[in-house]
Amino acid sequence: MADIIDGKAFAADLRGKVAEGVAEFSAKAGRKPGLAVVLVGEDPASQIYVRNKHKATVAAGMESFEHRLPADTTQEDLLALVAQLNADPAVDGILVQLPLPKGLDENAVIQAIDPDKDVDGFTTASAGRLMTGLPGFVACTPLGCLMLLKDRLGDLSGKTAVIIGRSNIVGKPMAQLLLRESCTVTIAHSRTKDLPDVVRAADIVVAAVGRPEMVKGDWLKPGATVIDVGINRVPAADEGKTKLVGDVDFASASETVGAITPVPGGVGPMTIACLLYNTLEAANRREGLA
Ligand SMILES: Nc1nc(=O)c2c([nH]1)NC[C@@H]1CN(c3ccc(C(=O)N[C@@H](CCC(=O)O)C(=O)O)cc3)C=[N+]21
Repeated sequence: MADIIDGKAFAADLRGKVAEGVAEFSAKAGRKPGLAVVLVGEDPASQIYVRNKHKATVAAGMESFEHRLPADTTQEDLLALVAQLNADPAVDGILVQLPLPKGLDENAVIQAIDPDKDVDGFTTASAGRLMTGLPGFVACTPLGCLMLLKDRLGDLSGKTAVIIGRSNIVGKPMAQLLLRESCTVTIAHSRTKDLPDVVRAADIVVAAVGRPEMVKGDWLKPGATVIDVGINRVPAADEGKTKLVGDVDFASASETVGAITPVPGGVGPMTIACLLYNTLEAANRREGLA
């Protein structure tokens, strides 16, 4: 049976370390690190995420600035808010919750964020800095995945890594991070031929395709380390109920592999912990304390 990688426990530990860093920062800078979160519209899932982020931010000793705007907010007003947050010295990190309501240009809003406050790592500046090895912010989900992998495996150099999924927020930055760690990296996706055979070659598998339980146990190399980024809500056995599953078929995978992250309780909690980590880092850099 595989070891279960406890992302929830790792994230709690990381949040504790961030809280210590926040206390040090606040003593030196005479102010708290500040995270601004912008939520446009009433999407129920987004409201829950934003509430959780707010709680975690305050619990870490940071200042949380929440901006809730109506779904009919104009592009102009949203860009004006981003500009105001860019200019606000109390704000170290800016997160605009995605997806935005229809009619708003998500890309234009993200690109308006000052890269030095881009704690989500979503701007093209952040992506370019990661790709070229310059200091910048790495998207929270892949950063959390990397922390779990290094904790489990130590040095990653020379390992074969297969990432399933090529999104800008997970697959592509994950590939850059693993390349930086000197892995041999393959990005697989929906058009990859003989996907099970490609995955079977990997020491490290990062599944981020958004298809419930797609990766089966017999696709995986015995002893491999599997990071499951998928969060899919599917019908449960009980009539009318739902449950969360990953992109990996946990039951069959955990018979073969060496270690695997569960869903929930794996990568998800790391995402918020890394947001706090990036915000502290942004604050330290802005004050010349990094
Ligand atoms: N600008 C922006 N940045 C984001 O980082 C961002 C976003 N927009 N929009 C939405 C997605 C989603 N996301 C998650 C964070 C934590 C969990 C998480 O902690 N999940 C728990 C389960 C939660 C549950 O029970 O539903 C877990 O996996 O254990 C999930 C999803 C951040 N996102």
